[in-house]
Amino acid sequence: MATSLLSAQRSKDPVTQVGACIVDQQKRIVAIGYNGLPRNCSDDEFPWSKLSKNSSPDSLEEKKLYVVHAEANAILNSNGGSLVGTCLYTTLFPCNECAKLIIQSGIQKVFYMSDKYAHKQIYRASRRMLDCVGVVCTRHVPAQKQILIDFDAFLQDDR
Ligand SMILES: Nc1ccn([C@H]2C[C@H](O)[C@@H](COP(=O)(O)O)O2)c(=O)n1
Repeated sequence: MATSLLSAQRSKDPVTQVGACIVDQQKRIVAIGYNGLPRNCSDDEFPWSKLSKNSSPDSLEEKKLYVVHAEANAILNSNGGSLVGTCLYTTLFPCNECAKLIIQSGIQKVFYMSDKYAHKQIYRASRRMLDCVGVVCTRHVPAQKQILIDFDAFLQDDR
């Protein structure tokens, strides 16, 4: 989960940064991802905002039309290797579209930290699908509250 959180920090989403990490049965990390725009779609061109109350409902200026979710990016970053039997750690419970990818790729277990959108339709649909096919979803909040990465300590032998 710490790796997922670290990955989430790379996201440019100003509201919700999400990270995901896939590990195989030997607990080896096979892929990580975070929510971001598709390759070569730049932040200058595409919005990171949600629709405001005054926007037209068919406006193209809404991030959800473009963002690739952290879980989808992690699955895509696995470079086509089999994910059957793997576990996915994600900082936010997967949406319905990611649930479809999780199921189709053979991921067996999902560990999530936040479920802040549990009441929304797409997340309820996600849980329904994952439950139906037996992908076990477990809330996982690491007991350790912080991890300090001390870059200076790593370099002290170079001095
Ligand atoms: N499981 C999830 C859920 C959401 N995301 C992404 C999609 C957006 O970039 C952001 C949610 O934005 P909000 O509606 O909170 O402003 O998180 C994801 O990658 N994985």
